[in-house]
Amino acid sequence: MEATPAMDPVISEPVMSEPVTSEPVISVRGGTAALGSRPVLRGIDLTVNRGEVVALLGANGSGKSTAVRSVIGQVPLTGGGISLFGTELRRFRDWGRVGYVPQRTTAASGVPATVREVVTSGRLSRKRFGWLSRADRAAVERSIELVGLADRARDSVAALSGGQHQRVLIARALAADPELLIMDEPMAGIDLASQEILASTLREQVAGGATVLLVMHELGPLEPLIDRAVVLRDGCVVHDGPPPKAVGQHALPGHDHVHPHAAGEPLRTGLLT
Ligand SMILES: Nc1ncnc2c1ncn2[C@@H]1O[C@H](COP(=O)(O)OP(=O)(O)OP(=O)(O)O)[C@@H](O)[C@H]1O
Repeated sequence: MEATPAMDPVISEPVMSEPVTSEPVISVRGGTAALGSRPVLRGIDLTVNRGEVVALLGANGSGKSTAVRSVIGQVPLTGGGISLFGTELRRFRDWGRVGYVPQRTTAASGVPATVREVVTSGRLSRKRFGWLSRADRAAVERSIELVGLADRARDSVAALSGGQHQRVLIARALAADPELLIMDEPMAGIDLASQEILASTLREQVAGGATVLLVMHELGPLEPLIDRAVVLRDGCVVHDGPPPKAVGQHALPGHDHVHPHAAGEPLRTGLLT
C-alpha cells in the first residue's frame, strides 16, 4: 500500500498542488474551417488541459470529426488558431506525443499485415530509425494485451471483426505511449464486451496521466471517465462544462434532449437531431 504523507496539524503551510503547468495540451481559438465551399467550423474554442478527459459531443454533421482532424493538422483552419502542448500547430513536430484513432476505418489496407505488425507501426512512428529495442517490443505486446487481442497477435487484420479492428487501431495509438490520445468515436458499432475492454484500457491510460479527447455520440460506459463535455451544434460550441447527464441513459433515436442547466436555462444538446 502506498504511504500517505503525514499531515502536521501545527504547521499550516498551504499544501501546494501540482506545479501549475498552465499550457493547455490542446488549444483551439476561434477555429473556422470549411470542407469544399461548406463552412463546417464557425469559430470554435476548445481547450483540453493536461490530464483531462474531454468528450466532444454533437449530432451527426455538427463538425466533431472536422474539429479533431483540424487539431491533428488534417483539415487546415481558415481562421483562428490551434496550439498543441503550447506550440502553434504549424511549428509542432512532436507527433510521437499524440496518438490518434480515426473514425471507424479499417486497419486492413489491402496489405496483408498481422495485428502485431499494425500495432508495431504505431511504435515505429515515434522512432527516428526503423528498428525496435526490447522496450519497444514490450510496449507493443503490452498494447496488444491491453485491448484484449494477445491471442490474435499473429492473425491477419483482414480476419478480424469491426470491433476487433477498432481495438487494433487503439493498440496502434497506445503503442507509442502518447501523452495525448485523440479518438474519434472509438465505441461506434462495437459490442458491449469490446466497449468494456476499451473503457478499462482508457481508464488505465488516464490513471497513467494521459490527456484524452474523445469524439462521441453518447457517453455510455465511458461516462465515469469524462471530466468535461464540449457539445457542438452546426459548427459552434453550444455547451462546455459537465457532461450532460441524460446522454447515454435515454438517448433514443429522435429524442431531442433538453437538459436542465446550472443557470436555469435548458440546454438543448441536439445530440440526435
Ligand atoms: N469531404 C467533405 N466535403 C464536404 N463536406 C464534408 C466532407 N466531409 C464532411 N463534410 C460535411 O461537413 C459537416 C461536418 O462533418 P463532420 O464529419 O465533421 O461531422 P461529425 O460531427 O463528425 O458527424 P458524425 O457524427 O456523423 O461523424 C457535415 O455536414 C458533413 O456532411
